[in-house]
Amino acid sequence: MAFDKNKAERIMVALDYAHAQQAEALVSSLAGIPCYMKVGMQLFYSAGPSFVQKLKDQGYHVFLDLKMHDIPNTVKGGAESITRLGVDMFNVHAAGGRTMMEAALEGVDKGLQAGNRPAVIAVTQLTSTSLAVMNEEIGIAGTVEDAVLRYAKLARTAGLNGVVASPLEVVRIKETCGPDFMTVTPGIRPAGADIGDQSRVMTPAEAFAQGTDFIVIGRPITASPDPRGALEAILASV
Ligand SMILES: O=c1ccn([C@@H]2O[C@H](COP(=O)(O)O)[C@@H](O)[C@H]2O)c(=O)[nH]1
Repeated sequence: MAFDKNKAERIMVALDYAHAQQAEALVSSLAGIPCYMKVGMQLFYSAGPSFVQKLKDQGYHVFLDLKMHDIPNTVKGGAESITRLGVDMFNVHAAGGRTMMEAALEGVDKGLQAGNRPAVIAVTQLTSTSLAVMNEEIGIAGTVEDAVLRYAKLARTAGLNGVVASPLEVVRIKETCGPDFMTVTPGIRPAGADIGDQSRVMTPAEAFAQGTDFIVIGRPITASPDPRGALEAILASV
């Protein structure tokens, strides 16, 4: 099937599996499609750095989605170790504050060897968080968009490359932080797909129309009986 290579490179497939073998099977089924691979907690805690290395050896761009949130010194050490893995992107929580985010960048400087510098991005408000949950359970007043923008501005001030947010907030983030400030947007559901635990969602085509840099898609591909067909249908839709 013919597809837009530029769009394929901007689709991050969330490899949310318990075992390396399951993730390897998914990656094999997508062979030839140059999507970005996202390794999250479930797979990394089980399969570890060697799985990341295998993806890199196969030529994939890798986003290590471990969402670090700790004291600055610990995040600095984590960022140093992650940088040594040679990933292309990793993230921290903006809620850890400016000093913590700056510490992540210091860790990158320490861990940098010959390879490329990874992009460091900050999680704003998780895409599973609704307005009611944010206001009433977490205790943050105002709109989700305002909270996301505050975090985005903080991340920009700290020198990070971008943020994780929902596609609903992309236009305001770009207006506020500039077009080069990267947006990575989960909460993506093809029309009619089960939303599951996500709250702030858009279709792949709508998200790209907002101007997002990357969309993150997990279960609509990984839970499909035909993952390659699901990804091809998404590519056709954008
Ligand atoms: O705010 C966030 C931050 C990260 N994620 C991650 O993206 C994928 C989404 O998976 P789906 O199956 O498409 O819902 C998953 O790995 C999350 O950990 C997010 O959803 N929202």
